[in-house]
Amino acid sequence: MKTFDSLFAELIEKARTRPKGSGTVAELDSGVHGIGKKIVEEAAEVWMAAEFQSDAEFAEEASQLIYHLQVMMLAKGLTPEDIYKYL
Ligand SMILES: N=c1c2ncn([C@@H]3O[C@H](COP(=O)(O)OP(=O)(O)OP(=O)(O)O)[C@@H](O)[C@H]3O)c2ncn1[C@@H]1O[C@H](COP(=O)(O)O)[C@@H](O)[C@H]1O
Repeated sequence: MKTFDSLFAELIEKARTRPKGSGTVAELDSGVHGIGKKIVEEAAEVWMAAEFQSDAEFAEEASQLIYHLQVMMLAKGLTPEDIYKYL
């Protein structure tokens, strides 16, 4: 099972090797503005799922929000440690 850290390590590798067909590479190429829009969109979906949908749907939306946050961390050059120190 993937964790926050193992997904982040996978995304670092995607950014480094830029494989064809990678959604992560495409999202990184959309820049902070494009990634920010995905974060806002997914945050709204997390809220809607929590309020109106099943726990499984909420968990899925939450995973997507975490993914887009990680892409933004990559775009900004931040590591999980940069985030953890504020938890
Ligand atoms: N965990 C994720 C993940 N979560 C969300 N997403 C992306 O976010 C989108 C969210 O889906 P939605 O249905 O909410 O949005 P949508 O508007 O229908 O989708 P789009 O039209 O925006 O693509 C998905 O289409 C994916 O593009 C993810 N993309 C990739 N990963 C993981 O990231 C890793 C690298 O992926 P690639 O870079 O694509 O190889 C792999 O382990 C993937 O499992």
